[in-house]
Amino acid sequence: MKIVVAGTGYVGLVTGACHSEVGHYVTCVDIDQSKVEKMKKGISPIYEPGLDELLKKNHDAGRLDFTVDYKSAYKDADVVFIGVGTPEREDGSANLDYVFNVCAQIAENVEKDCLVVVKSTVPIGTNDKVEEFLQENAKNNVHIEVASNPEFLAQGTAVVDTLYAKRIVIGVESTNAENVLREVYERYNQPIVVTNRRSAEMIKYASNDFLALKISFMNEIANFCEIVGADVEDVAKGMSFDPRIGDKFLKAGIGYGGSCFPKDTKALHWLANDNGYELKTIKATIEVNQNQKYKLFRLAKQRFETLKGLKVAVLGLTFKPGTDDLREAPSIPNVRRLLDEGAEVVAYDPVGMDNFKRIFPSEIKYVNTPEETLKDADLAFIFTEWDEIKSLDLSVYANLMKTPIIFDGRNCYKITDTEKSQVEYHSVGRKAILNIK
Ligand SMILES: NC(=O)C1=CN([C@@H]2O[C@H](COP(=O)(O)OP(=O)(O)OC[C@H]3O[C@@H](n4cnc5c(N)ncnc54)[C@H](O)[C@@H]3O)[C@@H](O)[C@H]2O)C=CC1
Ligand SMILES: O=C(O)[C@H]1O[C@H](OP(=O)(O)OP(=O)(O)OC[C@H]2O[C@@H](n3ccc(=O)[nH]c3=O)[C@H](O)[C@@H]2O)[C@H](O)[C@@H](O)[C@@H]1O
Repeated sequence: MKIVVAGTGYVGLVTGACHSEVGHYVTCVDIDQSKVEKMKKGISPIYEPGLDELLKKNHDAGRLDFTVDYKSAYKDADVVFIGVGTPEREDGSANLDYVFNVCAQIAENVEKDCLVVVKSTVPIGTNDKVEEFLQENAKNNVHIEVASNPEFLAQGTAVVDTLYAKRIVIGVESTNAENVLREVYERYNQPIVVTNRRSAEMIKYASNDFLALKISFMNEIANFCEIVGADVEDVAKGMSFDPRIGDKFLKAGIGYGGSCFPKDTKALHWLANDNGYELKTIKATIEVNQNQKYKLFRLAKQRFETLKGLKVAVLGLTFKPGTDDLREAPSIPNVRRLLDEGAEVVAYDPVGMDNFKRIFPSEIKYVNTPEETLKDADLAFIFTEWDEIKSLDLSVYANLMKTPIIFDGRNCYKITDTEKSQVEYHSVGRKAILNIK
């Protein structure tokens, strides 16, 4: 079976690498020549633990190849996975241009019957349109079927999430499509949920939006905890023992970011509206997240009469630890607002600084350690809970900062530890600690 994967981002590349790891022959196609050159050398263009090793091992074994030559790749493919981006349009709807560009390339070049599998997150009904498009536009006399196979990996754990996935969702309209995908996934030994294409598309959005809802719910509870004197970390712990609630995604903070929750909540909300229905819970999820993002910035503005001329240490830039991805990272709009206020920003992130430099090349100063960031700072923001940051002793803030005032957007420190420290500490859903020397 010849498998081709279109798009070598977080989803496409990890999918291709893992399919080859379980023994399939895979060709990964991208339009970005520089990415392809890198991958051919066994270097991953994205930061994802374990990926470099998989690329090198399977490329050397002749099971995994990379190319920009989509014509040859699609010509004799048995299965083509589409893993290109489906970013947000200005109105919140999903932009399907990249998906249909790939479809046009497949239709133009495919010379034998094949199964096209949509892995990208796409609005309900898209797979039907993709199949219609391919059948209408196929240049050669071939039979092309389409299946939905949404992806559930999270960045930073993408390889493990794929090799040991909790479930594989397959949305099909024919036994042949089901059989082909069962053959692809046979070697993974994971539970397979088979449904129709529209339900599979909905499973993806419903899963992401439910997780986003859980976070926004906890953030609202956190905000209310502050008002009534409860502690959200204890509240989450107390809730988590109930298996109906579970112990995941109860972490309050400055809101969810990343390339998916923000866009997938908006896309489903948009789609519902377009169908004459309002998803009220999703609307609230989006609104809460939007507000939560600036929560600590607003507090800092209140705390200091002005932020103008103050030295602000920023610890953590990526949307979460374990990734170099900055898409929808709360650090970006917060840094922008700090700069608008005239603050002097010094930032540190273990892997995200190169990408951040593309957005703020010279407006802020970048340093190589958390300690350098904190030196002589008037206040500090924590935007990402990297281990390097969480493990910094509170005495480091107290000793290095001009005034050790911390705004922790990820609740990195235990309140009991901050109580014993010499810092002023503001976090989310917990009491403020005012122990400054
Ligand atoms: N990033 C994530 O953790 C997850 C993403 N998804 C979904 O998967 C899809 C892909 O997301 P990412 O991997 O993050 O995207 P990405 O933006 O990291 O990568 C997309 C890749 O597709 C390439 N590309 C664009 N047009 C192409 C074409 N015609 N032929 C070949 N390659 C082409 C781009 O050069 C780029 O390398 C999206 O729909 C996303 O919602 C789903 C689950 C997890
Ligand atoms: O469709 C997608 O792209 C993926 O989106 C998320 O994965 P990801 O965006 O990589 O990261 P998460 O670990 O889910 O975190 C997303 C955001 O939520 C925040 N978060 C997460 C958990 C929590 O308890 N609280 C919280 O604020 C994180 O800080 C981060 O900003 C989902 O977890 C994946 O299952 C899904 O496949």
